[in-house]
Amino acid sequence: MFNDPTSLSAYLASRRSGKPRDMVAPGPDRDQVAAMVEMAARTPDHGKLAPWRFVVIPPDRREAFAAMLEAAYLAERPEAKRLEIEAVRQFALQAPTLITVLSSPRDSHIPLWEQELSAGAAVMNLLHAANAHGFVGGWLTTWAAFSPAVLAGLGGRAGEKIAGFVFVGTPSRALDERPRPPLDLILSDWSG
Ligand SMILES: Cc1cc2nc3c(=O)[nH]c(=O)nc-3n(C[C@H](O)[C@H](O)[C@H](O)COP(=O)(O)O)c2cc1C
Repeated sequence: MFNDPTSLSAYLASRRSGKPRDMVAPGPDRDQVAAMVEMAARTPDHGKLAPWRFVVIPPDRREAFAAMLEAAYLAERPEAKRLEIEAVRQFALQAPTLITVLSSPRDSHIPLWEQELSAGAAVMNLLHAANAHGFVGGWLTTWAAFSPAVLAGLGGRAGEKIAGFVFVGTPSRALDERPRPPLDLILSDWSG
């Protein structure tokens, strides 16, 4: 069983993202999204800077969001073929709920790297919050996360970056396992 809710350790040992393209309704309602963002904001953050923010794409703005992405894609790749453009639209329209997370570093003595790490941690926490509400989440970036036009379209300011697009919903098919690295590859004892 994935995302086993019976205990915190059972959940963490079985945590799994959903595939956004397989997510269907229901997704979280507006109050649940707000509660999820409050949970996500309980993230380690050196200096209490809150160097991240969340931009929800409301359901009735998803079509406009798709049009914004399509225009950004076409501006960057004027030779794009119809199938590519359709894939961009599918990306924007998949899953019931979409929350973008922006890395939003402050002018501070806290290193930028630490602030950006905190943004990644906030995304991870948002995925946990989706599971805590009985949904699954999926963290995607794709070209769109690196597009200055998409960042501007989301209201991004100078210095901000798109940390991820977090899609949330209900899986339409059973989640399957993903290979995890063997412990001996990622865990070692310092030998001095
Ligand atoms: C920063 C970041 C960006 C990602 N972008 C994509 C993406 O664009 N497309 C994709 O298929 N998976 C992407 N992934 C991987 C998925 O979010 C997810 O981690 C993966 O499917 C494994 O799921 P898990 O959370 O159950 O380990 C990204 C992961 C991270 C950390």
